[in-house]
Amino acid sequence: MKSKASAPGKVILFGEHFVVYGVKAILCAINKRITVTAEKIEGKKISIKSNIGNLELETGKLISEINSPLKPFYYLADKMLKNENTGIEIIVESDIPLGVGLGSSSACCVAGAAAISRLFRKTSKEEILTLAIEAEKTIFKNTSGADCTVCTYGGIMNYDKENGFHKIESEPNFHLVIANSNIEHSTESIVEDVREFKENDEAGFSSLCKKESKLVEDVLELLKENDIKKLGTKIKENQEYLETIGISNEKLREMIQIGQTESFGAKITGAGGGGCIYALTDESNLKQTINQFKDKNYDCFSVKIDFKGLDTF
Ligand SMILES: Nc1ncnc2c1ncn2[C@@H]1O[C@H](COP(=O)(O)OP(=O)(O)OP(=O)(O)O)[C@@H](O)[C@H]1O
Ligand SMILES: C[C@@](O)(CCO)CC(=O)[O-]
Repeated sequence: MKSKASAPGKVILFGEHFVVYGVKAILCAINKRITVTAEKIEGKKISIKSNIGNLELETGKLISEINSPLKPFYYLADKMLKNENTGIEIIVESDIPLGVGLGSSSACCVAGAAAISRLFRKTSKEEILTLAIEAEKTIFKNTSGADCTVCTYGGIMNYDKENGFHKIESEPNFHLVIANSNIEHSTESIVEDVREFKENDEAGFSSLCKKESKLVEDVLELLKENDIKKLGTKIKENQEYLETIGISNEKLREMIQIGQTESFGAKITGAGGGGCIYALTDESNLKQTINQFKDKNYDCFSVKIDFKGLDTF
């Protein structure tokens, strides 16, 4: 019997990095997905096949001894195989570019947790989210949990570490244009750089956290009113805070400049250091914004909000 699940990627609209320190962030799931198929196989082994490589190992290995980006899948399979006499084969199919801020790792962990656990029993979304966050911690110890949460439940939501998520019910009528710098990042190392920034300037970082919290509360009101122009000014403000904590660079600044020519506002999304930026548009400036990027040969596409989240087959 095969068990299959898919989960969407995500865009962090506001609050990346600050969310790791307890500030509320606003995120949405996007219509790009990772699909994981799991199947029991003979022998006590775990076999993982993906477009980024393959891994085949016996069960029962220590996670700390596995040096592979496919480790989260091994973790999930090995956990499920305790006291079982079989193995698992896992196949990963992805249309989310890796390491560019669109939540490929969380989509892998959520779809992987669902497909693998459901080989043994029906698991709830809550259980799957817990498993997914545990799996993500094998590659990124300090995850805030925000990405896995939005990949599980879909839609647009606010999230903070203490209170979890709250879905935003109004369906905003905006389009997001994503442009990719094609510079891969490791989320873990950029989060580590921000921790160093914080340790060198605790007072400055705490003041930025307060400003970001206020900004997110303002944005929640603007989303209710669907005030897209004012949302654009908040995007620019949030980008300034991200510049201050040092996760931007020349290339990203150039892309933000291009994105802002026609859109309401543009900023980094996700860890930064490379990866993607998004520009906020509506019907009036969507095409023009895409053309601005295309004219300068940037890899660019528009995404819609995914309201489904995790899907199991
Ligand atoms: N197609 C894939 N097959 C297997 N593993 C993948 C795949 N795509 C992503 N991953 C996992 O996700 C990791 C990349 O995660 P990382 O957090 O660095 O980037 P991201 O999730 O794309 O960006 P962000 O966290 O900023 O949204 C890979 O090292 C691997 O563990
Ligand atoms: C940078 C960060 O805020 C988002 C990465 O997509 C890290 C996290 O929330 O775990």
